[in-house]
Amino acid sequence: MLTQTLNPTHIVIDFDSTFTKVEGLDELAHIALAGHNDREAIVQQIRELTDKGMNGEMAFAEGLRRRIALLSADRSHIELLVDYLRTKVSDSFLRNKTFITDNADHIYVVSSGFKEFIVPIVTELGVRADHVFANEFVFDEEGRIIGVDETNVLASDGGKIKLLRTLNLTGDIYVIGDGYTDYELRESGLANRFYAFTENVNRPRVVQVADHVSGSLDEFLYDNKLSRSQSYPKSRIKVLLLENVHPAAVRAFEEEGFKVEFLKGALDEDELCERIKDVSIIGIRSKTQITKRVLESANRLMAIGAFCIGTNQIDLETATERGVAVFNAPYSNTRSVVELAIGEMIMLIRNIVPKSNAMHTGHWDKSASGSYEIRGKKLGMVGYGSIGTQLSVVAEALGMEVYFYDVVDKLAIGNARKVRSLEELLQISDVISLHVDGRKENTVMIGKAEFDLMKDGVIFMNLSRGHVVDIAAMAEAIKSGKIAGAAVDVFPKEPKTNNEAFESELIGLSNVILTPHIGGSTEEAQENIGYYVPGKLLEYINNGSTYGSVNFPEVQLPKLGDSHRLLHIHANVPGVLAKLNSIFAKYEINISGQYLKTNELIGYVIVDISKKYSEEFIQEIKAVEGTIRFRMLY
Ligand SMILES: NC(=O)c1ccc[n+]([C@@H]2O[C@H](COP(=O)([O-])OP(=O)(O)OC[C@H]3O[C@@H](n4cnc5c(N)ncnc54)[C@H](O)[C@@H]3O)[C@@H](O)[C@H]2O)c1
Ligand SMILES: O=C(O)[C@H](O)COP(=O)(O)O
Repeated sequence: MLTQTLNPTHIVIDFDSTFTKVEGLDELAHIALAGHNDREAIVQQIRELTDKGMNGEMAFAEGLRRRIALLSADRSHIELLVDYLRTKVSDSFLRNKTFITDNADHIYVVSSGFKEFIVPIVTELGVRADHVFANEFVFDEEGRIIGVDETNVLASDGGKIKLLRTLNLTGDIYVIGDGYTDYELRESGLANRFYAFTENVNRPRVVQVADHVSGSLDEFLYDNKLSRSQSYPKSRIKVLLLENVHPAAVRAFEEEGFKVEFLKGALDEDELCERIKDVSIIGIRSKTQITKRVLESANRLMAIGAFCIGTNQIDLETATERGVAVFNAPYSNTRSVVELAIGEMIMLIRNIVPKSNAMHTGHWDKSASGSYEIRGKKLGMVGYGSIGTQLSVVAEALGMEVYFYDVVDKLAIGNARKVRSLEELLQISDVISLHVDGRKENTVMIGKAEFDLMKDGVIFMNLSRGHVVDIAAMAEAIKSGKIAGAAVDVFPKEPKTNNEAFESELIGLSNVILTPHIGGSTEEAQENIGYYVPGKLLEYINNGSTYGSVNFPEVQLPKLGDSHRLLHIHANVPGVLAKLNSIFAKYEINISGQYLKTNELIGYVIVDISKKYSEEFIQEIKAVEGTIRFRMLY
C-alpha cells in the first residue's frame, strides 16, 4: 500500500560516497601504500584530486590520470579493498536491499570508479552486474595497475553523459549521487531529476544545483512513494542532545540514521522554543527546563529523554497531553550519589575541609577536637527511594544506625528503621541526608523551623534538588553552629554551563563542601545512562514500546512481524477504542494484534494490521475525535 513500483522509471546511482561511505580509489591508495613513508601525504594528494573532480573544479579525465599515477597498487590490494568496502556500504543502501533486488531491472550504477571493486560490492545488494558501468584498470603481467582502459567512455571528460546516452533508456531517469558529474547528467537533459545524496558527504556546490536533497536512500524512496525499510526516513528525524550527554548516546542515534545535534550546555526557554521547532527527540539532563511554552513550540516532538533520574524539570502533564513520551534513567547514577554521600559525611564529621584548607595555607593543626567516627552515629534520610535504600545498606555496613522518613510507606532494608514524621527524624539524627524527588510540593521543605528542630552540631547534606532547602536559613544555621558541617550538591539556581559564575550564600562558610551538581557525574554512571536512555527512546520510536516511560501508559510490545503497526495516542475519553474498531471493521482491516493501555490523561492503542489498507483508512483513523498523535511503523 501507499507505494508504487519503479517501472517505467530508471534510477542511476553513483558508487563512491553514495553507494558506499568512502571513495574507493582513495582507500585503494591507503591500502597499497601501507608502510610507505609518504603514505599520508600521497593519500592526501589523491583525496584532493578526488574532491576537485567531484566539485567540478578539475577536468575529470585529468584528475583520474593523476590519481592513478600516484597509486602503487596491484590486484592483491584490490582484493583487500573489496573486503574493506563491504564494511563501508552506506547504511541506507544496506537497509533497502530488498528494494534494490526487487527493482534490479531499473537500477544502474554509473561510476567513474572501477568495476574491479564496484561489481563485487553492488551485486551483493542485488544490482545486476550488466547494469554496472565504470572504468577498468590496465594491469601489467605482475598484476600491477599501470593505467586506465582509455577506450571506456567513462575515462574521458563528460564520460557519464556519453555513457548514459548510449544506454538509450526510455522513461524517466532519476540520478542519485554526491558529485558534480552526477548533476551533469541532469544538466545535459538526459536525466529528469538529480538527487544530491548527503548521507556521507555534503558538497555545497552539488547540493546547490540539485533538484532534491536526499539524506539517505530512505528519503529518496519516501519522496517517491517507493517501498522502503523505514516508514518515515530517520535521516529526517532530528535528535537534539543537550547538556553534554555521553558520546554513546550520539553514536546510538547516528548509527540508527537519525540527524543528531549535540550541545555541551543547556538552553534557556527562549532559545529552546526556537531550537525545538523541528526536533522529534530531545535529550536533556537536570538543567534544561521543558516548560509548557517549550512544549507548545515543539510540534514535531515525539519523545523526551531525561539523561538523569529527576524529571521535575519537565512539565510532564503538558507533555502527556501533547502525546510526548518521557523516559529517564532511574537507576544508572544511584550508586554514584550514594558513594559521594558516604565520602562527604566522613569528611564532614572529621572536620577535614577546614583542616585541609589550613594546610594549603601552611597551617598545621593536629587535634582530635570536633572530629568523630561515623560508626554508631544516627543517619536520618528524608526520602527512601532508590538512592535512600542504597545509602541505607552502605551506611549500615559502616556501622551507622539508619533511620528514614518517606511520604510513602516503604519497606525498611536491613536494620533501618522508619520514623513516623519528618520532625521526629530531624530531632534524632546526627547526620541528615535528603533524597527526596524534586516535585513542586517539596519546595523549601527544609527551612528555619526544620533546622531549629535538628540536634546542635548536626551534619546536613543535600544531594537531591536545590529548591528543597531554604539556603538563607541554612547559611544562618551554619553560622550559628547548629550545623557543624554541610555538603550541598544541588542549588536553587545553578549555572547553565561551566562558563557561568556560581553564586550562593553558602560560599566561604566553614566545613561546607560545595559540589557543582556532580552526584551522578561519574564516568560509569554517564556511560550507563548514555546507553540506557537512547535504548528506551529507540524502542519507543522503532517499536512503540513505552516500558519505563515516566508519563505514558507502559506497554512492552512484541517485535513487529510481517505487518504494519498503527500507534494511536488519544485523550482518555470514553468511546475512542469503539470508534477505531468501527473504522477497522468498515475497511475490513485484518488485525493481527491489538493492545490498549490508559492512564488518567491519555489512552495508547497499538494495532498490528496486514499491509493492505488504503490512504482513506489512515485519514479516517487520524480524524477520530480525541486523537492526539498518530503514526505508522513498518
Ligand atoms: N545530585 C545528583 O547528581 C543527583 C543524582 C541523582 C538523583 N538526584 C536526585 O535525587 C532524587 C532521588 O532519587 P531516587 O532515585 O532515590 O528517587 P526515588 O523516586 O526512587 O525516591 C524518592 C523518594 O522520596 C520520597 N519523597 C518524596 N517527597 C518526599 C517528602 N516530602 N518527604 C519524604 N519523602 C519524600 C518518595 O516517596 C520516594 O520514595 C532524584 O529525584 C533527583 O532529584 C540527584
Ligand atoms: O536527577 C539526576 O539524576 C541528577 O540530578 C543528575 O543530574 P545531571 O545529569 O544533570 O547531573
